[in-house]
Amino acid sequence: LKYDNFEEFVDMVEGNISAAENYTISKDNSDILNQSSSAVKDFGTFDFIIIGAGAGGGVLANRLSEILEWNVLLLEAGGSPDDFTKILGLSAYTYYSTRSWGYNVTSQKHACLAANEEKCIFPQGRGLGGGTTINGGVYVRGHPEDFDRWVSVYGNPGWSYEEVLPYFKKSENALFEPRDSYYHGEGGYWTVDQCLSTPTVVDLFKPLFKEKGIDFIDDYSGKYENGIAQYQMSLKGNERVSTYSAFLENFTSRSNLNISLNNFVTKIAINKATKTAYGVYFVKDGVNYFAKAKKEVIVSAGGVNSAQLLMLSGIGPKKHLKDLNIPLVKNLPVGQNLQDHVMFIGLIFRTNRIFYNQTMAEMLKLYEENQRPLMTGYSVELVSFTNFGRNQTIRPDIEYQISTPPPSGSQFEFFFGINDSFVEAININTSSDINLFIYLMHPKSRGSITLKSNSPLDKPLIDPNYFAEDEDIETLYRGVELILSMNNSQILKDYGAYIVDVEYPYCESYEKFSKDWWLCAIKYFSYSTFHAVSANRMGPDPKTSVVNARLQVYGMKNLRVVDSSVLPELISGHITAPVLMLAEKASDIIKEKYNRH
Ligand SMILES: Cc1cc2nc3c(=O)[nH]c(=O)nc-3n(C[C@H](O)[C@H](O)[C@H](O)COP(=O)(O)OP(=O)(O)OC[C@H]3O[C@@H](n4cnc5c(N)ncnc54)[C@H](O)[C@@H]3O)c2cc1C
Repeated sequence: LKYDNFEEFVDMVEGNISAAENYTISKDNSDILNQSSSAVKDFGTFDFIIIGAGAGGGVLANRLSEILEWNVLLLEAGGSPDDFTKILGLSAYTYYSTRSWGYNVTSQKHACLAANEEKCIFPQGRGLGGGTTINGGVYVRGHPEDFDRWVSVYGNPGWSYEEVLPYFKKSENALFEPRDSYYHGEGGYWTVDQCLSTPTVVDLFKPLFKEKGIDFIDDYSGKYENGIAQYQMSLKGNERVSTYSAFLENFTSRSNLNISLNNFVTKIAINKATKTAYGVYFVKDGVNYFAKAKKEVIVSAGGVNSAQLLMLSGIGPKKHLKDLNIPLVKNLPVGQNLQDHVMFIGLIFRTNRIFYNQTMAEMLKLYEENQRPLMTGYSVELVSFTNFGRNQTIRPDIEYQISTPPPSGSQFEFFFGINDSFVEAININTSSDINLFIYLMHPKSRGSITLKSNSPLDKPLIDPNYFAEDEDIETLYRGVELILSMNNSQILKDYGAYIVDVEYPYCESYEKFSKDWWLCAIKYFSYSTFHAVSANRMGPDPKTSVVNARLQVYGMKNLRVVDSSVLPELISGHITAPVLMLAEKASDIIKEKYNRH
């Protein structure tokens, strides 16, 4: 970071925090879609047009432009990342800025009940790097079984763990130790490292989990994922690694890589007779443009917006498009099968230790001196991927994320959009409490992305349909039960630690710590993790899938989707690493097609 002095750096950070706190999320997309006339200007002809510079699009743009005679256009709706986005621990403030699409889920019946109008916030990245510029930076690939299921359950040849492992390794520059080199890449563009954890937190939780048969493992991206471990992070030094910093920033001198910012793509141009994609329409600074694609249009607009764009272009469920007066090009289940990892955020350990009592200025000083990535409000110390049967060959049921310091009451309110009565009930002590977020790894419930209207001005409707299947809340409760069974451990007593019996409003009629009380708490304090996947899932049957195993849209020519929306289902972890892998493999699939592998 290039600042003349520390005060200037602090000013930059405080300015961003204050701007976030005063930011009003716009109700629609008018902040970036402000056409001044209906005339359409020609933007030129390219071999490939990639829509969206996020995790998928950033990798693709780099790899395809390695072929110097291919002219690649990367169109991104947002702008460039800035220094504030490099500070992982402050990422939640970026949700309240133009760096995010500012979405919420639709009112939920069984989850998000403590959120205003029962609508959890659902930020998605906007700008170079997409989600990788605003996310938590946690690096998790998932369990080998996840990818084997892409083949055995979902019928996608070529995507088993053994087949995708080389692509995970290709991007990677693993720095943490110890690690198993069979599973890790070195010298790739994407640096993966670990943060310094707070030793007392590690000393508390390692033996506590061990008592339950959950061992500490050095490397959950190695042979085994299940266990308690330190998080691996997308981190270089103290700074975030994004697809912008890793795959784009150092490649702008390639004359065949054209990156254009602040372009909102509103429609894919399709020859309806031949069902061939041949270009895109977009709006940039109020002006309408058309760009032509000679080879392919690749949609990498992310877990939500790819479905939105396909539907606006006439590719989607026939009835839904008819209801909105969108002429049908191809009837496909676009927007169906949406999944997100829902998490319970109401489990808090209170202790008699002081884990953390630094001021923001002190934390920023450490950050600037490259001692520790700034962590506040959303910090990750340890993770446990836990399989109830303690079987390493089976994917985990639950992810436990152990964090200090927990978000303060006002941060809970701000980051999660939680209403006041709950914030008061939680009554967090940020220096001595430890937050344990519990993620449901494999929800059975399926939601949807639909359009509100046929206009790109309207934000899409995101309904993850959390806990529609009873089994999901039961599994999450089993995750809570496992932690409750630690409550009498001597290890906890040594720390004066116990699980807080929060005075949850609306759950008072249940006996505290009874199953019904926890189920009530889960419904109120369950939250989105913003891991939108599967709305355009990959599979063999166009009745239930949108793209084939080569990521081509069914029934269409020259049109692919390469992003999180094609994942057949949620993996056992976070989403960036699998999307990097997916885009690496997609680049090879495309190069093979044109004999340029
Ligand atoms: C707040 C948050 C926290 C997360 N935390 C983690 C984490 O800690 N670890 C992890 O592994 N994963 C995390 N994720 C998930 C991960 O970041 C995403 O799953 C991943 O970025 C998805 O990649 P993608 O390529 O599908 O889409 P994105 O990365 O979202 O990229 C899509 C891009 O397309 C652009 N775009 C969209 N529509 C248009 C349009 N019409 N025209 C032009 N451009 C368009 C967007 O602006 C965006 O830049 C998090 C996500 C969020 C939002």
